[in-house]
This record gives sequence, structure tokens and C-alpha cells, in this order.
Amino acid sequence: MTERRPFIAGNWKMHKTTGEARALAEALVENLKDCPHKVMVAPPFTALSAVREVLKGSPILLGAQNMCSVREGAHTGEISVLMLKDLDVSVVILGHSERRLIYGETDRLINEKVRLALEEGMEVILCVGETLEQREAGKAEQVVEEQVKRGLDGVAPEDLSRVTIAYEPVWAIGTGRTARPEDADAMHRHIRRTVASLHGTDAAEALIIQYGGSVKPSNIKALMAMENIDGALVGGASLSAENFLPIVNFHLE
Ligand SMILES: O=C(CO)COP(=O)(O)O
Repeated sequence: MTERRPFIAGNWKMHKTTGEARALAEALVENLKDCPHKVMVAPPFTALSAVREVLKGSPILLGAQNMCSVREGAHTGEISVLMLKDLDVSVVILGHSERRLIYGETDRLINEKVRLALEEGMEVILCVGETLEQREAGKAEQVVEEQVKRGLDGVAPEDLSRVTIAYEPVWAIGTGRTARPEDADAMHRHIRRTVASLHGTDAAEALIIQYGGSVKPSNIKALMAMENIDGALVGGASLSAENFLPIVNFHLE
């Protein structure tokens, strides 16, 4: 069995002023000096610069929550990959369900972003996940498989090591309702098989697949105990050190 290093990421969504972001980042840096896991925080764009200063010299990676699908140009209100790189952002979250459902992002647009980010040397967290309606209609696996295939379309095999997939069932996001670890694991296995069909079993075995959706200190351990769950993409519980630290340090609990 392949050993995969756990990857715990905090998605701060549209929360935190620069001062608040700096304070949270300071608490994380102070307490995660010896953490064996890969850790990332994704503040809002406006706080990237402030958090970058705090993270300097720390193993915590700086992430962004989105980026534009084109390199530069007349795209009022957008943020480019070059701007992110300029701020030492090394990971970008793409295809989050809030981008898909509130802002109408399609698999095609998300795929353009994935390819551009990889071309520019970034790491990508590609988010996938079904809605409650799709799950109740028995279509969860099919929906997620299509999102994975379309999201990764045209990605070179050698770039796959810079891709993490986050399985975030929409019905579990911000609802307090977490997927049962066994159900999440089954979907992660399906995602791994899908990636194996595209890029071979070695690449699929090495792939980090995060679970996201109401991850908390009380459920992280059971989730991480599953064979195919390699990390977590945490929303609400990443907004305070009190909740995020025990999640990141799940191995000590
Ligand atoms: O969307 C999420 C992370 O990207 C999950 O959010 P919650 O942890 O708040 O459910």
C-alpha cells in the first residue's frame, strides 16, 4: 500500500479582514512548527499579502481560493495566476462547489483554470462533489466521475503529482452533516479508480484525495482512518486556531 502524506487545508472562504487573517496565521505558525502533515491555508485574496508575511519561514503553504482562466488581459475583477505567484501562492483551489453553483462555473472553465495553473507551476486542489438531489437520484458516482474526468482533461501525466482532488459533497458543506466515513471512502475509491483509468494505477495510488464537508475536531480521526481519505479541506472549522489545530494534529488526539 502506498504511504500518502496527509494534507490538511483550510479554506477561509469570504471571511477575515487582514488583521483577523494575520492573527489566525500567527497562531497557526506558532503551533504547527513540528507538524508532520502538509498544511495549507487559503485566505481571501485581500489577505494573501498579510498572511504571506506571517507564513515566511514556516512550513504552512499559502493557497488561493480561485483564479482567472486566462493568464492576463481585460478581465475586470479577476485575479490572475501571475498575481498569485507574485505573492508566493503555491496552491490554488479550483472548482469549489460554491464557484460552480453560485457563480455558474462549468467543468470546461474549471479545466482551463486547472491547466493554466499547472502550466504555471502551481499545485491545484480540484474540488468535486454531488448535490443532495444528485445523490438521492443515485447519480453521485457518475456526477463525480464526470467532474474528475472533465476537470483533468488534457492534464499531462507528469503534472498529476501537483494535483489534489477534494471530494466535497455539497449537502455536507456548512451543514454540520458530515458524510459517513465509509461513504466518503467509497467515493474516494471511485475517484482513485477513475484517475487510474486516465493515468494508470501508480499515479492514482499516489494521488492525495481530501474529504471536505463539515470536518471538525470530533470527526477528523474517523475520516482519516479510512484507506482512501488522505486529507481534509476544511471550511468553517478552519476559521479559528482552536478548531483547526486539533484537526491538523489529528494524529495526536
Ligand atoms: O467547502 C468546504 C471547504 O472547501 C467545507 O466547508 P465546511 O467545512 O464549512 O463544511
